[in-house]
Amino acid sequence: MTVSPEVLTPSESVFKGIKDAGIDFIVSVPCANLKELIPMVDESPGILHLPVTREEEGVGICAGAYMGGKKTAMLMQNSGLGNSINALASLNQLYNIPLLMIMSHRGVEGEPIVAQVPMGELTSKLLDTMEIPYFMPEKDVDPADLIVRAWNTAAEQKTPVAVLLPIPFWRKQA
Ligand SMILES: O=CCS(=O)(=O)O
Repeated sequence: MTVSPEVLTPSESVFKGIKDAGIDFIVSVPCANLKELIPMVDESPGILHLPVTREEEGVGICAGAYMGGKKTAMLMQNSGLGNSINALASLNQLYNIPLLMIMSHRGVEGEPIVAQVPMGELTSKLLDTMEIPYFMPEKDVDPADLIVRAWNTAAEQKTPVAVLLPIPFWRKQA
């Protein structure tokens, strides 16, 4: 039975995209907006999930998992991009290793924590500077399809790719 996208919560739709893309290795650094998604990933028998303490650690672990045949993703806050720049550049981009970064995009619309704002506003500029492709929610586009498209881009271009999902995107799961 196909569940129509409008009956899925945002986290369920992202999780559906992860499964549809065939992603089977995920590291995570928690964020309040990922509180529904991380347990879904952790409880999925088809996904090896490894919580990590810092995003650059996750970049390295995912690179190894990819070289071992896994399709990899990292669940993170966009602020973690700042912790990952060197690893993304000197490992993934140098050796053409894909990684899907599913980012809770903090510091933009609806952000209650002022400390999140600087990186929130810098994230897309940093990704542009690093020539890392990124996707954002689009009107009438199922988030699951966005995740699949992002992973396919990472796999075809052998590059890190980000999906930026701001607070209003996650808010619907209340
Ligand atoms: O990084 C901020 C902490 S929380 O809002 O994700 O709990």
